[in-house]
Amino acid sequence: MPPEIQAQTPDRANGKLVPIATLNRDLSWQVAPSLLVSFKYAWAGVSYAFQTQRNFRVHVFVGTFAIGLGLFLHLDAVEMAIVGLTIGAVLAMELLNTALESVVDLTVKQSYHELAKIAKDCAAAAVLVSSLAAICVASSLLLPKLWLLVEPHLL
Ligand SMILES: Nc1ncnc2c1ncn2[C@@H]1O[C@H](COP(=O)(O)OP(=O)(O)OP(=O)(O)O)[C@@H](O)[C@H]1O
Repeated sequence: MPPEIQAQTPDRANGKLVPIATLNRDLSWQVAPSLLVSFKYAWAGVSYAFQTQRNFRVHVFVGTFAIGLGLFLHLDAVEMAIVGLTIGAVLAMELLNTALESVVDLTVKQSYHELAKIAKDCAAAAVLVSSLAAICVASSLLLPKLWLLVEPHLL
């Protein structure tokens, strides 16, 4: 028996709200039965992105390097938190970009559609924006301390 609370959408023909989905997600092929299984599927997503998306791999390696550099340069806890959040944001954007690409490809297959182009371009732009923010964070938190470290050896 579906729960009473339902997502609704306006029916333009008669002006009434009609149910489009229920809380127990009747439209889903499968729903994870437990938190542990949910984590398993989430990890499968990370693994898929790492194996198939070159940009995701690059961001994982750059992010790992940035955290290592932050520890080496003794960033304080707040600075490390900012670096960590920034890396997490970039990786999350990459994962969402990959998910959206799959949904678009599932929908339009190999045909050209202007809305598919907009969706993919905007998802890629979200990755670009988060990457630029990450460069700003690295420039203000990591580079000055790195410069202080290497400067004496240059003169
Ligand atoms: N079905 C489509 N219809 C219209 N344009 C498309 C379609 N599929 C892809 N494109 C265009 O090609 C570009 C590249 O597509 P792709 O699927 O490689 O996405 P991407 O975000 O660039 O991939 P990645 O993040 O892996 O580099 C898109 O940004 C979009 O402009």
